[in-house]
Amino acid sequence: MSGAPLLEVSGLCMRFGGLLAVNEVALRVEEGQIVSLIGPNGAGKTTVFNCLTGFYKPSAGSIRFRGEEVSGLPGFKLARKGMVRTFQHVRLFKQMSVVENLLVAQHQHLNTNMLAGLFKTLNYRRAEREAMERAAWWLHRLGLTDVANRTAGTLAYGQQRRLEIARCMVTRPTLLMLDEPAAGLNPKETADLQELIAELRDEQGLSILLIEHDMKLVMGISDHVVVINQGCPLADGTPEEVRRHPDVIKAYLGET
Ligand SMILES: Nc1ncnc2c1ncn2[C@@H]1O[C@H](COP(=O)(O)OP(=O)(O)OP(=O)(O)O)[C@@H](O)[C@H]1O
Repeated sequence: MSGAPLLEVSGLCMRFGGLLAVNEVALRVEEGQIVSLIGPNGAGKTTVFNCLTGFYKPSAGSIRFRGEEVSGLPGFKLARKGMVRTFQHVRLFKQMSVVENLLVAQHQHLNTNMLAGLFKTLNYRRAEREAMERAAWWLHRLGLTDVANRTAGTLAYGQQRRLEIARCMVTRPTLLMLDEPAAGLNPKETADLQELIAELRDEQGLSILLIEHDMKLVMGISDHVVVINQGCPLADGTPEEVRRHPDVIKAYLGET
């Protein structure tokens, strides 16, 4: 290991016309850590994610992944480097089957070209077989094998959420970014999700950056919590430190 954090963000700013939606946000994720980004509604969390994952080009700031500056790179390049995300609202290929969703996700990672595909070279067939095996492995791991051939849009909401995570995992990420993964889940599904996130970290050596409103989940799972409010950094520390921070209490109570 180089000693650099896996992800190091500093001075991140994102301006939409006259609105400074993200103002000098900093955060870091060390390898194997679960870090949560929290804040009241409209605080700028998703905008930070959109900057980190190439959906927006930040107005200012630095985003370093494994020590390399990646700010402004498009999402597919970031995904190839190992940074992948889910979305606040489920975004699956709803007309495709569950397993097809996992195969499409791997396609951009397959080390093959069009000619190889046309002539079905040995390499191409091996890559296809491996993609299928990986899809099957993750379907099993996330309890989706029974619905592998169902159209993704017909799955129960909790299953769609798990499929989104599977779709990230088949690309073998280093950093998984989850945008409100518990939104719309019932308490049992949320508890299962919490267990799953911890297991992914432990089994796959994954690092996780989480945006989440469910404080029980955040406080129960995070190594580190970063709080932003109205686009600006507010607090940063262990769950315990953040929970007691007077500015955090004020920001959350002031919201209601
Ligand atoms: N594409 C955009 N154009 C203009 N303003 C935007 C855009 N995206 C976000 N904003 C604004 O930036 C601010 C931060 O929004 P953002 O969605 O990042 O907050 P959030 O913390 O993720 O909120 P929530 O918890 O409600 O999802 C809001 O004022 C929002 O209206």
